[in-house]
Amino acid sequence: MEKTRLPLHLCHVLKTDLIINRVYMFFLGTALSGLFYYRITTLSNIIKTREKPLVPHLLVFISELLFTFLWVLQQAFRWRPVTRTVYPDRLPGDDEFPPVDVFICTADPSKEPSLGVMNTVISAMALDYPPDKLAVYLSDDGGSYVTLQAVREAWKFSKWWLPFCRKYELKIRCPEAYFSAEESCDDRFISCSEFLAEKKEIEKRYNEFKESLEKNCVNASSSASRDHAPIIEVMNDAVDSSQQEMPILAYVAREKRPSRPHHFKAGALNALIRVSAVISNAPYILVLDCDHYCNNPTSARQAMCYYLDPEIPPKLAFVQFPQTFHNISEHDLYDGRLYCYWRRWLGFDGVGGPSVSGCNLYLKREALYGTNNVKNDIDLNHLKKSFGSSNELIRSISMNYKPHLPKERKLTDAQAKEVKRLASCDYDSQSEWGKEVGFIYFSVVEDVITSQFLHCQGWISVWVDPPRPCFLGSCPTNLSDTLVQYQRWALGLMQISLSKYCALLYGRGRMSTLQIMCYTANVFDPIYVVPFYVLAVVPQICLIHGIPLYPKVSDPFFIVFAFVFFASQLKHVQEVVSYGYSLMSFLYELRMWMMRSASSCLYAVIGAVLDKIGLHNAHFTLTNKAGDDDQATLYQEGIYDFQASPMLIAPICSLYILNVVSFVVGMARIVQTESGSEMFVQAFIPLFGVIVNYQVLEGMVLRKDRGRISASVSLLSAVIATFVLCFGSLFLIY
Ligand SMILES: O=c1ccn([C@@H]2O[C@H](COP(=O)(O)OP(=O)(O)O[C@H]3O[C@H](CO)[C@@H](O)[C@H](O)[C@H]3O)[C@@H](O)[C@H]2O)c(=O)[nH]1
Ligand SMILES: [Mn+2]
Repeated sequence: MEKTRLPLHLCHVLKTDLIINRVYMFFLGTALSGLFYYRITTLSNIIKTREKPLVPHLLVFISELLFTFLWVLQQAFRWRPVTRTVYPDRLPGDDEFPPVDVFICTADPSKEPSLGVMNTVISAMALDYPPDKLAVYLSDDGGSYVTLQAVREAWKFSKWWLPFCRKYELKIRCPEAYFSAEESCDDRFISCSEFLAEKKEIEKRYNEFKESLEKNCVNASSSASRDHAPIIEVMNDAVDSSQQEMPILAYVAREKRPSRPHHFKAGALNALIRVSAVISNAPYILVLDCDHYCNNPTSARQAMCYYLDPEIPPKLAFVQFPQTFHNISEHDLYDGRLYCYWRRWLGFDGVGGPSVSGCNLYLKREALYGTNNVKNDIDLNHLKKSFGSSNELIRSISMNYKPHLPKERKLTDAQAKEVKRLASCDYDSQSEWGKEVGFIYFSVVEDVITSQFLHCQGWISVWVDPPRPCFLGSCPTNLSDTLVQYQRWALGLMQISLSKYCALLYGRGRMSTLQIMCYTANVFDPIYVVPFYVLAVVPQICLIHGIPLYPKVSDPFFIVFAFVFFASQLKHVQEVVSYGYSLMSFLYELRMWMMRSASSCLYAVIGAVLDKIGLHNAHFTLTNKAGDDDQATLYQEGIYDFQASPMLIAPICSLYILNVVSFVVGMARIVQTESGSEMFVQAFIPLFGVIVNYQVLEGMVLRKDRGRISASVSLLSAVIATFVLCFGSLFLIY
C-alpha cells in the first residue's frame, strides 16, 4: 500500500537559476532601454542635421532592434526552468504496463551503415519491457534489400542476445556498445564462469553477425531506390533460444515513386503509424532515428512513470528525452552536443512542455490522431475523410482494438494486402494525414511543427533528462556535415516562421504567452543572420572610413553598450558552466553560432524565401553517419576540418578577411587621427570576431593538412570581401 502512494515522478523548479535569470533579465532589459534611448536621440539628430551618414546608423539600429526582439523572445526559456526525476522502481507490476511500439527510421544504407541501424533495432528489442508488449518497426525509406537482409540477420542474432541480456540484466543492451565498452562487465556476474563462457559464445555470434552484414552491404550504395512497391515483412518464428516470446519485429518499406511526394521522415513515420495500427496498435510509440540506440533499457519504464500516474493529466502527449551522442570528442568543436537547445528545454518544460526533438520520445498514439477524431460519437464519413479509406485502420482508432497477428507471425493474405495499401504512396492523398493527422508535412522540421500542433490542441509534454542517457546517437563530426544539417533545420524553421503557422500568429488563444514566445524564439533562430551580418560588415566599413557609430569611451552611454555586451556574454558563460561544461564550450558554442549564422542561416533564409514564392523545393538532405578515418582523427585532436563545399566556407572566410582588413586599416587610421576613444567599439568588434575565430586564419594561412581551407577558396573569399568593402563603402557613406 505504502509503495503505491509514493510519487512516480517529481518536478523541481531550479530556484537559483530562476533568480539569476530574472535578475539578469531586469538589468539587461534596463540597459537595453538605455541603448535605445541613445540610438533614437542620435538618429533624430542625424535626421535633423545630416552631419553624419544615416544609412549605417539606421542599419545598426535595425540590427539592434532585431537582436533585442529575439532576446526578449528567448527570455521565455529562462522564465521558469525545471528538472524532473522519475522513480521506475515504484511502478506497478509488468502486467499493468501498456504495449509500446518502437519506430525506427532509416533511409539509405550507404549513409546510414546497416551495422549501426541494426544495433539500434536490437537495443530497442532488448528494452527492459515485457516482450509480448513490445513491437519494433524499422522503416526503410530506401526500400533496400541490404537493409531487409540485415534485419533478418539481426532477428537471428537477437534470439541469442535477448535471453543473454535478460539473464544477466545487462545495463548496456546495444551489442556494439556492450562489446566495445572498456568495462563491458558492468554487471554482477563478472567472476561467474558460466557468464564468461556465455559471453564469449555471444561475442562469437555477434562477430559472425557483423561479418554477414559486411558481406551483405557490398552494394549498399546502389541498393536504395526511389521507385519501388511497398515491402513489409514481419519476422516470424517468434521464440528465442530460451523458448521465450520475442517482441514483434517488422521491416516496412513504404511505396515510393519518383513523381509522388514522400514527405521525408514525417511521411515514413505516418506510414508506420498506419501499418503498426493494424499489426500491434500499441497506445504508446517510441520514435528513434536509426543511429540513436537505447543506452538505458529502462527508458520505457521511465516514461511510464508519467503515463501510469493517475494524477497526471490525460492530455500528456509525449515524454521527451534529450538527444545525447556517443561520438562527441572531448573538445566538441562543432557544438554537436546541442547544449544550447537542451538548456532552453528546461525552461520550455517549465511553461507547458518542450517541443518534440526529432527522436527519443514516447508519444501517445491518440495525440497524433487529432483531438476531434477520437471522440466516441464521431461518424464514419468524417473518420474516412481524416484517416483515409481503410476500414481496418479506422477500427484500430478505438484504442481497445487489438489486432490479431497469427501465432507464427505470418500475416494473413488479407492483412498483407491491407498493410501494403496503408504503406502505398497514394494513401495519404485523399485524407488528413500530414495535415491534421500524424506527423505534419508542412516543414522539413516535422518535429517542431507537429509538436506545435499538439500544444495548440491543449496537449502537454514533459522533458526527462536522467543522469544516465537513455539514448545515444551520432552527431556530425566535421564542419561540412554540421553546416549542412543546420541549414536544413534553419530552412525548416524559416518555412514555419514565414507561414501562418508561426506561433506568434497561430498560437494566440491556443497556447500560453510564454509557450508562444518559446516556439517563436525557436523558429526565428535563423533570423539572427540579419543582425549578425550587419554587425560583421557595417561597423567595419565605417571604421575604415572613420564614421563613428557608437558612443565615445568618455560618453556615459559607452557603459550601457559595454554592459549589454559583457552581461550577455557572462550570462552565456554562467549557463555553460552551471550545466557542467568547461569555459572552452562557451567558445566553441560562440564560434559555431557565428559560423552557422554566416553560412547555414544565410542559405536557409534565402532558400525559405524561394520556397515561399515557389522557386525552390525544400528537401531533406540526410546527415552522413558513415565515418572517415582522416576526419575522425582531426576531430579527436580538436582540429577543425574545413573540407566542405566552397559555397559553405566562402561566406565565413570572406567575413573573416573583411574583419581583419578593416581592423588593420582602421587601427592605422585611429593612430593617424587620434580617434581611439571615438572608434573604440568599432575597433573592438572586428578584433573580437577575429580572435574568436582565429582557427579560420589558421586554416587559410598556416595549415598544410587535408582539412585546411584551400587556396582557391581563400582567393575567392578575398575577392568577395573586396567587393563587399568597395560596394559597402559606396553605400554606407550616405
Ligand atoms: O526521407 C527521409 C529522410 C530521413 N529519414 C530518417 O530521419 C532520421 C533523421 O535524419 P538525419 O539525417 O539523421 O537528420 P538529423 O539532422 O540528424 O535529424 C534531426 O533533425 C530531424 C529534423 O530535421 C529530426 O527528424 C531528427 O529526429 C533529428 O535527429 C534518420 O533516421 C533518417 O533515416 C527518413 O526516414 N526519410
Ligand atoms: Mn541524425
